[in-house]
Amino acid sequence: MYAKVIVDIPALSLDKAFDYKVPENYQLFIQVGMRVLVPFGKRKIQGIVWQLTNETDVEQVKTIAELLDPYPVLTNELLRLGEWLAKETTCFLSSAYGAMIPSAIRAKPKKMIQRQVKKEQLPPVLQAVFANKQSVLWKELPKEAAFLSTLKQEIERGHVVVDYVLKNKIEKKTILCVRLVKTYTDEEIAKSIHPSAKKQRKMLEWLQERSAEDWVPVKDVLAQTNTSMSVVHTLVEKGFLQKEKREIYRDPYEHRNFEVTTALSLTSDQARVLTDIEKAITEEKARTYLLRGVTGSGKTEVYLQAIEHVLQKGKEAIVLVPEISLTPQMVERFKGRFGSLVAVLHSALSQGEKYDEWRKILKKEVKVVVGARSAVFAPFENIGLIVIDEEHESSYKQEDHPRYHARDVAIWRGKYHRAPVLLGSATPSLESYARAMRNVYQLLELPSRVNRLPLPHVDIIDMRQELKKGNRTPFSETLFQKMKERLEKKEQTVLFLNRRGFSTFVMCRTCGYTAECPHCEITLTYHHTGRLLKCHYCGHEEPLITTCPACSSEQIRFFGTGTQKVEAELTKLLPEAKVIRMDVDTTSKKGSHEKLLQAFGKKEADILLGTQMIAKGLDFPDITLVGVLAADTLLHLPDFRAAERTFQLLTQVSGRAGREKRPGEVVIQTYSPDHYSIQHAKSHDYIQFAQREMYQRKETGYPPYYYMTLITVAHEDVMKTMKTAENIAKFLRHQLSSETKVLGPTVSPIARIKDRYRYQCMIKYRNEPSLKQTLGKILQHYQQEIEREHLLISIDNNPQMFM
Ligand SMILES: Nc1ncnc2c1ncn2[C@@H]1O[C@H](COP(=O)(O)OP(=O)(O)OP(=O)(O)O)[C@@H](O)[C@H]1O
Ligand SMILES: [Zn+2]
Ligand SMILES: [Zn+2]
Repeated sequence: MYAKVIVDIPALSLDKAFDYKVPENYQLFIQVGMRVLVPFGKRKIQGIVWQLTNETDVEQVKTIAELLDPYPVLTNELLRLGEWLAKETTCFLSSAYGAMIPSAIRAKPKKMIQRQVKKEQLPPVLQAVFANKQSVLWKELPKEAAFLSTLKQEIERGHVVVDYVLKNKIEKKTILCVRLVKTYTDEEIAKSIHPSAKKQRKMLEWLQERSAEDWVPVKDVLAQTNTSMSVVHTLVEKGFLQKEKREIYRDPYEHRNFEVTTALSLTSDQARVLTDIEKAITEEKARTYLLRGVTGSGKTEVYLQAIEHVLQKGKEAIVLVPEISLTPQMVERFKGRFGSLVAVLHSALSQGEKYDEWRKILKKEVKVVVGARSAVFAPFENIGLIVIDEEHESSYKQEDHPRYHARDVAIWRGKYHRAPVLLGSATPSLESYARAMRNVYQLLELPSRVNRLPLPHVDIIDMRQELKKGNRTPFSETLFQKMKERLEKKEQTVLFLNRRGFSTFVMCRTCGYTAECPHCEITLTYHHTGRLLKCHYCGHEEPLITTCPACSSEQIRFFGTGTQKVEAELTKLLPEAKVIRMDVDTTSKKGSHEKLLQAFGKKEADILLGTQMIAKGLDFPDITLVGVLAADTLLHLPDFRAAERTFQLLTQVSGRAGREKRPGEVVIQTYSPDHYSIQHAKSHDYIQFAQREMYQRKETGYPPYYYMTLITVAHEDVMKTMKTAENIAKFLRHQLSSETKVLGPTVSPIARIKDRYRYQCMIKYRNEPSLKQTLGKILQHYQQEIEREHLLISIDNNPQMFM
């Protein structure tokens, strides 16, 4: 027997399966999707078993050194998905698989098997290895064929399960727990416990009341009953209690009680939408739905009830939300409805927490995954629905290998499982909207807010006029007046400041010197915490300068209106207002994000001031005013989606106001008050905006009318970079059809990153069936230089960023 193995080396020449002989003893046990250690040149490296065959063309075939998993880490479906992903995004198969296996599992955990039944129910060979233990390390198991095949059977029967335990820091947490053997009557207690043994009584009573027969951590029992360990020992001896070290999951939400919620009775619009989705779930229709619902129209409630339907069918659901809107509020709504059936995956979790959440999925203990982009790879095997909330968000596209879009992956998986995909947004991406218009997706709409509340009234303030009037504060007169009114009425205000384009940098006022990263062509950003200057691209940091390195002047100033500066102005102008500031600095500590929002929810502050992270998902009833301090920051980015992003962001932020009972107001401050994206945001008119923007895209030849591929070349030698980019452009022009446009090469917007110079070419095309193949040829051509000379050629299909 032979295995075709995808070895874990990201280089093109290796991007195919290698044949290895499967040793006799593993033959019955090995499965596709397991990881193996294989000899490769002089080293041993990891790989994934991709196929098992009975023959090979290779003459001197090497043998698998070690089987690393007792259980496949990738399902058959995910293996196929990886192949598709590699082709679709022009990446290595090993990178595609790498993206699907969570980093916690890649970090070489210990593998164990755990028995789920009484020892006596196991075959004798297994009884022997378990002896008195509940679980045994994979490493310590016999590796004879007979044993392994018995083990496989027992795994398939569910008598034994496979488990992964992380080494060192992130080891599985176990703590000492106790529980009552049964519930006791007063007489039983009186009979065996002397009236003077007050502490024993107290502990028993507490346990009866608190936990019945559930396990409780000993430390909680001792703390709550004010007793000591000796009491526990006595009660165990007397046979009242059982004591055991129990595994506890590192549940990031363990200290929170989620208010249990039940399905709300739907508005007629919601009901209409839900009927369509439920039908698709029941009929196993792999259709993609685009749910366009204005802010506060109750999209989330529709997701929740659709998922309820999925669970009733005995299936599983994946819900993707953008990282920044994966707020406690959002999590709460899913946990509140589905309780412990929900796993949450996002980047703020510790390695150990991520690992625990992932294990719950693998062990089929959860049915719903709520997570950011990579949660789309959740190893469920019976998916009934995939939801993508805020589908227009650019963070659904991974900007690194593999450059996949979660939407495409979701649709692929939907087809595989014959499950519908539900894309939701108040401001769908033009790409999705265009597909809905062509009936590729089915459009569903929630045109008004729940309870018929009006969308907020929007004022647009021309900041040029403010400057003429002599107002040099960040707040227009109108906004300032409205904030004061809110303070008097004890209502809340949200102030939004877009971080991008507003990062604080330092500049010498005498000679104009700005601090730049020595490795990247980009200005350093000032971070208040630690008083550091940091590079956002390579992580380089240096202490804040106070004298200019160029002219020795001490006139060093901060530029850009950061949140800190706005906060300082607020304190000066509205000293009585309590302000909560949310930005990278105040939320860098774990849990701080949640705490700040909770405080605001409890009305401990009047004003919430923040960056993008407050634009989404907030649902607080007392917010009646939203101020956008500078709407232009996104508008002038060198990106054809600038207008779309501006419209989306303004609509989202405005949507935070007036969501319950009291109507909301929005003040948008801008230097371009007449721009159509700002004007249409004022009138909450998505359709008008979309039509106008579509026209623009058609005229200028951008998506959704054209597809784009961005090729970036980077190397330490600027001449070599230029030359390579030129050759690539020439080759493309020669190979591709005459209707396709190849633009460039030009210097990338960020001309140097990590000491490598960067040039880019852009391909715009409508129909280019041989494109992927041509791109593959380019990579092949430069393969040696990529491997040996640090040449970088990155290919980004449907890019979201142009840096
Ligand atoms: N059928 C309903 N009856 C009563 N209240 C509802 C109903 N549906 C939703 N709500 C409430 O209305 C508010 C807004 O709903 P939700 O947050 O789901 O809207 P959304 O469309 O997801 O909004 P956004 O896109 O702005 O985040 C929530 O507080 C929610 O609990
Ligand atoms: Zn200077
Ligand atoms: Zn840098």
